[in-house]
Amino acid sequence: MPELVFFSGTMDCGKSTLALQIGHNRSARGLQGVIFTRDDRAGEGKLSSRLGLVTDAVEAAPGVDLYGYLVEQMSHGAKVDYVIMDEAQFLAPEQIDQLARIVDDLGLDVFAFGITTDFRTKLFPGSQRLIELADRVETLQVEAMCWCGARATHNARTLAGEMVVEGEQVVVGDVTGSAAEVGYEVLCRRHHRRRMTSATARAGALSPDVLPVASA
Ligand SMILES: Nc1ncnc2c1ncn2[C@@H]1O[C@H](COP(=O)(O)OP(=O)(O)O)[C@@H](O)[C@H]1O
Ligand SMILES: Cc1cn([C@H]2C[C@H](O)[C@@H](COP(=O)(O)O)O2)c(=O)[nH]c1=O
Repeated sequence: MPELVFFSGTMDCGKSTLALQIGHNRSARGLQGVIFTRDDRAGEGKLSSRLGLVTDAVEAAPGVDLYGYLVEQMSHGAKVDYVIMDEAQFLAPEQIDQLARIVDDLGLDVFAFGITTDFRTKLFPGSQRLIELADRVETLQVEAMCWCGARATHNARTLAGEMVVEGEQVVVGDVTGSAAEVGYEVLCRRHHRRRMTSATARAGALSPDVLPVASA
């Protein structure tokens, strides 16, 4: 049975790498896929992994009918065996419905990859719809880690190393950005709630306030 599968996790947990691996293994067996992405850090029409691999992809821009695109391709003779959708959190809910229709009406597997929640711990609309519609939701096996060593479960947005909790839901960025610009850091829930990034934890550890006071 074809399936809509949502591979979900925090930023930097290997989602795009897995998307590329799934595509590679299938193409090595002669299967042909359509690879969609949206707002990848590497630029329009690219699916990139932090391991350095990158492939061309179809940009699933706002308003693009993903089901219609597939029907158009197939009616012009394209062979399509499966579909990959990276950065699926950025899609509109109706585009997720189109992915479900690709599974049900065209009989293709659809593998969607994305983060579930934003920097305020709120669901992205695309991820919410995936959770509602997917046949399976898979959490990635390689866990990203908080600076404290616990499993990272949440995404923080940072500005100069400090966590921010207000702003636009979508700001494309990375976990390795320069401190001056908007960046991201994955944290465990405890440190997300306390707004403690690695930079603020380091600063706290160095602060005289937390040094043991010598007894007189
Ligand atoms: N230099 C490196 N050596 C080994 N693994 C790396 C290296 N850089 C990144 N990675 C791995 O790549 C993962 C990020 O992969 P990526 O597919 O870009 O993540 P995602 O799409 O989930 O944001 C990291 O969690 C880490 O496991
Ligand atoms: C938490 C959060 C993230 N984003 C952006 C930042 C990146 O461009 C992508 C996630 O990509 P990854 O391959 O999973 O690292 O999403 C955002 O726009 N808003 C957020 O709240």
